[in-house]
This record gives sequence, structure tokens and C-alpha cells, in this order.
Amino acid sequence: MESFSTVMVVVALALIDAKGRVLVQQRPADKQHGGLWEFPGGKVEAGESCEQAIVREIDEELGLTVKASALFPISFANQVASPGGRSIVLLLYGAREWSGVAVALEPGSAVLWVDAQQMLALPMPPLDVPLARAIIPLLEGVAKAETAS
Ligand SMILES: Nc1nc2c([nH]c(=O)n2[C@H]2C[C@H](O)[C@@H](COP(=O)(O)OP(=O)(O)OP(=O)(O)O)O2)c(=O)[nH]1
Repeated sequence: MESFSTVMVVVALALIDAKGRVLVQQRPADKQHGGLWEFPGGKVEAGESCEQAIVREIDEELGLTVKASALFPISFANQVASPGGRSIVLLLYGAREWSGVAVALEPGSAVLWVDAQQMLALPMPPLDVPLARAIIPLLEGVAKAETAS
């Protein structure tokens, strides 16, 4: 019997700048979770590794080049499937280095650099809420180091 996965893997990236801000992206109004703010990324396609999927999505959505070697894992969140449906596992990676300037390339989307408090005030999809909390210590650590230097 052929087996297939009932889990959809989605990868997302927290780009963290030298001031301890993170890049968030607003989903186009006509998509699922339209208008909500999330971390850029998308579904892992057949034949891709998670890292390859992030590198591709960041180029497609933001026009940025990020190296797979610059990615580090932060946390994950899991949405349990409804009966007969597919569950989502959302893997959040981080990166402190990339090249280019982020532009919202997907029609109807927008991007914003936010600090920890601004991030928490934005409406996000349910899966992103625990992930956003998980990056707060990282953002605050970078911001503190920047103020001290
Ligand atoms: N990219 C991303 N998707 C998220 C986040 N949080 C969350 O629940 N999702 C959900 C929304 C979607 O059901 C799924 C990813 O869909 P997507 O539309 O971004 O993926 P994609 O770029 O591969 O999309 P497409 O080609 O099918 O339009 O994961 C997040 O922080 N980033």
C-alpha cells in the first residue's frame, strides 16, 4: 500500500538585524490568514531540504540572498490536523546575515522591521504566536549588545 505524509512542512525565517529587529511580512488579503503578519517562508516542495526551501522562498518573496550555512534553528510549532486533513509543522529558522535589501515582491504583501514589543502587537496566525515569543530573548540580546557597544 502506498503511504503518504499527512504532515505539511512549512519553513519560515526570522531575519534579525544588528539592532535586534526582526523582519515580518504581511500576507496578501486574498490568501489564508490574509492581512496577518508572519515570518517569510512557505511550503517545502518535493525534493527540497528545509534549508533549500528557505533560501528559495527568501529570494522569491523578498529578493534577498541568504546562505544555507547562515541558517540556525529556533523553534517549531505544530497544528494538529482536523479529521482527514493535513497537519502543519512550521519550522522557524533564524539568520543574522544575508545580502540585499528586503522588498515585498509578492503582490499584496508588505514587509516591516519590528522590535520585540512591536512584533507582539501585530496580529499573527495562531502558529506564529509561540514562535514570536521564542525569538524575544534573541532580539533583546542583540538590542542590548548594540546599546552597550
Ligand atoms: N510562510 C509562512 N506560512 C505560515 C506561517 N504561519 C502559518 O501558519 N503559515 C501557514 C500558512 C499556510 O497555510 C502555510 C504556508 O503557506 P504559504 O502560502 O506561505 O506557502 P507558499 O509560499 O509555499 O505558498 P503557495 O505557493 O502555495 O501560495 O503555512 C508563517 O509564519 N510563514
